[in-house]
Amino acid sequence: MGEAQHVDVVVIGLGVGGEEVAGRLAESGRTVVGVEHGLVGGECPYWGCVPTKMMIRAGDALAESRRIPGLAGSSTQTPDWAPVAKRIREEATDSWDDKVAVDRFTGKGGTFVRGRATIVGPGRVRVGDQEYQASRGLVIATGTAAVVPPVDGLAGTPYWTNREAVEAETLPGSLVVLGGGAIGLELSQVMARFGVDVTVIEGSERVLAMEEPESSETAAAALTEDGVRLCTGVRAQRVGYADGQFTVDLSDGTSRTAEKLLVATGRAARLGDLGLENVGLDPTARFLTTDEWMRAGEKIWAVGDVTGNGNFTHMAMYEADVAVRDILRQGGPAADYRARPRVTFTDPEIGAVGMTGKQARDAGLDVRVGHVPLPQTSRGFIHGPGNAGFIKIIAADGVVVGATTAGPSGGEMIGALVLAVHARVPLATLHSTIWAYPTFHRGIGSALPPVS
Ligand SMILES: Cc1cc2nc3c(=O)[nH]c(=O)nc-3n(C[C@H](O)[C@H](O)[C@H](O)COP(=O)(O)OP(=O)(O)OC[C@H]3O[C@@H](n4cnc5c(N)ncnc54)[C@H](O)[C@@H]3O)c2cc1C
Ligand SMILES: NC(=O)c1ccc[n+]([C@@H]2O[C@H](COP(=O)([O-])OP(=O)(O)OC[C@H]3O[C@@H](n4cnc5c(N)ncnc54)[C@H](O)[C@@H]3O)[C@@H](O)[C@H]2O)c1
Repeated sequence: MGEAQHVDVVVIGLGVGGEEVAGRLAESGRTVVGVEHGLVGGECPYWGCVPTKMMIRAGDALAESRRIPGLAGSSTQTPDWAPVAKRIREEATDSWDDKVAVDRFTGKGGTFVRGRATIVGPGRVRVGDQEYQASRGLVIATGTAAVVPPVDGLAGTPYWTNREAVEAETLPGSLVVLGGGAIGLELSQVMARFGVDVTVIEGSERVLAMEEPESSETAAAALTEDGVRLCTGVRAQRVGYADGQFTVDLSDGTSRTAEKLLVATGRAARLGDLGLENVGLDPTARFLTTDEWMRAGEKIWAVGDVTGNGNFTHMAMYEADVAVRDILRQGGPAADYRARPRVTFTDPEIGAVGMTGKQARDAGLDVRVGHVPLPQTSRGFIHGPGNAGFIKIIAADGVVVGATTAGPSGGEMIGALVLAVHARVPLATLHSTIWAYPTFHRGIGSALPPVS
């Protein structure tokens, strides 16, 4: 072991959050070492948001063309996965090569180290044979990995996670998906639209179980229309694999077979082998708990999925900004999670912000709820086929505390309500707002609960 290299900050993990922190600190003139054992950019550009949204764009194009009869003549499609796989390989991921991202970071003045980092003491990190001593501190941005549930027989099979699904050059004839959350639903709908026979196994009584019940109903109806079989309230009890076929035995006594099995049962932080015990943090914790400045301990910050505050790229970027300002002692607003947005990119898209009605009631708030089905709005009526969706607004104490916007532009519609929650815009002000006609977002005006 040579001499430790002295720097200002070491950032462990250069996914979305870590890359943002490390890049900004380097640009500000700090000496920064960024350590990444996988690809700089992390899950989002290589196996997450970007490639899956390219898949969804393709699936949505097919679905939209199938809506031409009755609207604009006739149409025929010949779905082909090859252009989707090509876009993912060439445009999204550079064949899973991060040279551009590495150059972007070093171009800002950062020092890049490829390898697995372990914390060996306060401010001290080891990567291979080299140690780094950070005077200002450490930033942990190590993200999450797919959770593989302890189902009998599963571990020894060639199951897919999101990574194999994104890397697939060809699609299987049939697919069983474990988990009806964001990943399960987005990928199931795409694959079904490309002709894959898809079955989703969801342990809860409804898909998208953390969202409004209407979101679950809307997503379930859309996927069923696309030919996806949804099995809710059942769990996989045993998985077998023989002759190129998976067999999944379910808790209701039935079983399903398919060519591929996708595990989409959530994600967990990887804290066990980081050396957290060497700085007084708990390596057995589910996530790294932080204060409102993303401080996880003495001279230790944590940002992104590893904090458990919402597995979303925009949350990783948000927390990165808070941590950077704290590290640079710049001040500004601390982290505030009231207006956390999320979008499930099914068709219809399901945008949401803040609390659901149940969460607001459980928090003891005096809740008022407004709701409008999208087909009953002017734009929904005009849109016709593909207009499923709704807008639901949860208000308390004269402000919006949560909302859901499901529809063809559900992820775009939620923007106005994210601002309303964030800025605590009075309900009365929202009621006097002019919403352009005939937009989908004009439905917000109809969905607003009364002021009192
Ligand atoms: C299929 C899928 C679709 C998604 N779609 C969306 C979406 O549409 N919108 C959205 O907002 N979010 C989406 N997400 C979530 C989004 O990808 C994550 O929230 C985001 O990547 C989190 O960024 P991060 O920096 O916290 O972690 P990550 O991106 O996971 O990066 C962490 C990095 O740390 C590295 N690392 C870990 N341990 C070490 C170590 N000891 N030493 C060195 N390096 C280490 C890892 O290799 C990794 O590159 C999706 C996720 C998936 C899986
Ligand atoms: N559009 C987006 O922003 C987007 C898209 C994909 C993923 N993500 C992020 O990635 C994270 C992970 O996605 P995910 O879909 O894997 O997780 P998730 O937590 O959203 O959903 C997992 C689902 O699997 C179910 N489940 C768990 N164990 C099970 C079992 N043994 N059998 C059957 N069902 C089981 C759960 O009840 C849950 O409904 C999400 O939390 C989300 O934040 C975001």
